[in-house]
Amino acid sequence: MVEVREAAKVLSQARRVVVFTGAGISAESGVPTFRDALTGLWERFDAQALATPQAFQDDPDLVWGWYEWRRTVIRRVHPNPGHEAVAAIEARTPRSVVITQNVDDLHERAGSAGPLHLHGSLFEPRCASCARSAPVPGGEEPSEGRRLAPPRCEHCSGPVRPGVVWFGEALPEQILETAVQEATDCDVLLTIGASGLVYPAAEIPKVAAMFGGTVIQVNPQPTPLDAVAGINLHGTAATILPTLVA
Ligand SMILES: CC(C)NC(=O)[C@H](Cc1c[nH]c2ccccc12)NC(=O)[C@H](CCCC/N=C(/NCCC(=O)O)S[C@H]1O[C@H](COP(=O)(O)OP(=O)(O)OC[C@H]2O[C@@H](n3cnc4c(N)ncnc43)[C@H](O)[C@@H]2O)[C@@H](O)[C@H]1O)NC(=O)OCc1ccccc1
Ligand SMILES: [Zn+2]
Repeated sequence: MVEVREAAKVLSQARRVVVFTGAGISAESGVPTFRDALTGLWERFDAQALATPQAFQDDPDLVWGWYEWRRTVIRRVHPNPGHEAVAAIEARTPRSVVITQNVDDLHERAGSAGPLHLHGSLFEPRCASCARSAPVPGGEEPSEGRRLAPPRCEHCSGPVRPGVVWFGEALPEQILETAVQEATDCDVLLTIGASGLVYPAAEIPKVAAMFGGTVIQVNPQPTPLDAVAGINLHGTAATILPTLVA
């Protein structure tokens, strides 16, 4: 593909690269994308409705069960060649950063140094009352589609919640500020497996384009980010990304 060669050239000459990722980069590891993470008990729910403070207030066992199930799925899978190619791009670029919407730890396990998690992580539970961090539950793996009572905080016995950003909640300020700054200063922004539908995250590729960065999109489907992508690579992360670093 001519575009792949062009993208590889632009990437190899870049001094400052931002890699922006969504659920699509983890799909080939066996992690359901956000909208596909609703099976069994949860399939009658809308992910956007489940991932809210209101849902946790109304039915904490339902929501905690969903997150614990997603965490066990992540534990069982491995980074794919897409995650590995991103770590390779970082290793050979003078300055680079991964900005992810994903709450999994597959970038870290692939060797990426300090990805910025805009929407938090499944591995940083905290107390919903006093906000102190809580231990990541070990023990028995919840089976798919089961309610599970959230643990209690050892400080104030409030309910422990997942360390993710729910709809209607603000993103972590420092992380968002750093992400916008990196997008402003980059030569190239590579957006991978992001539907570009959730805000303010979806602004990041647009900021890069606004400040003169080249946006390269890797996605099998068209997205609203097509509008800012100088190079569009229609394919999957694990097949396309290795060819960009070959
Ligand atoms: C849906 C949208 C309309 N709504 C929002 O954006 C809302 C509201 C809003 C704010 N500003 C707006 C402006 C306009 C419109 C709406 C809004 N935003 C918020 O509520 C945000 C918070 C948003 C964050 C929510 N949390 C998540 N995740 C953590 C939890 C959890 O994971 O459970 S969002 C979650 O969904 C998003 C899913 O998107 P993708 O990752 O892109 O995944 P998706 O499944 O959609 O698509 C997958 C893509 O991959 C592609 N693909 C598939 N396979 C592959 C493959 N193999 N390879 C490559 N690509 C592939 C597919 O083609 C597809 O394109 C991710 O961001 C993910 O993190 N907070 C807030 O605004 O707070 C205010 C505020 C401000 C100050 C003070 C107080 C309050
Ligand atoms: Zn507490």
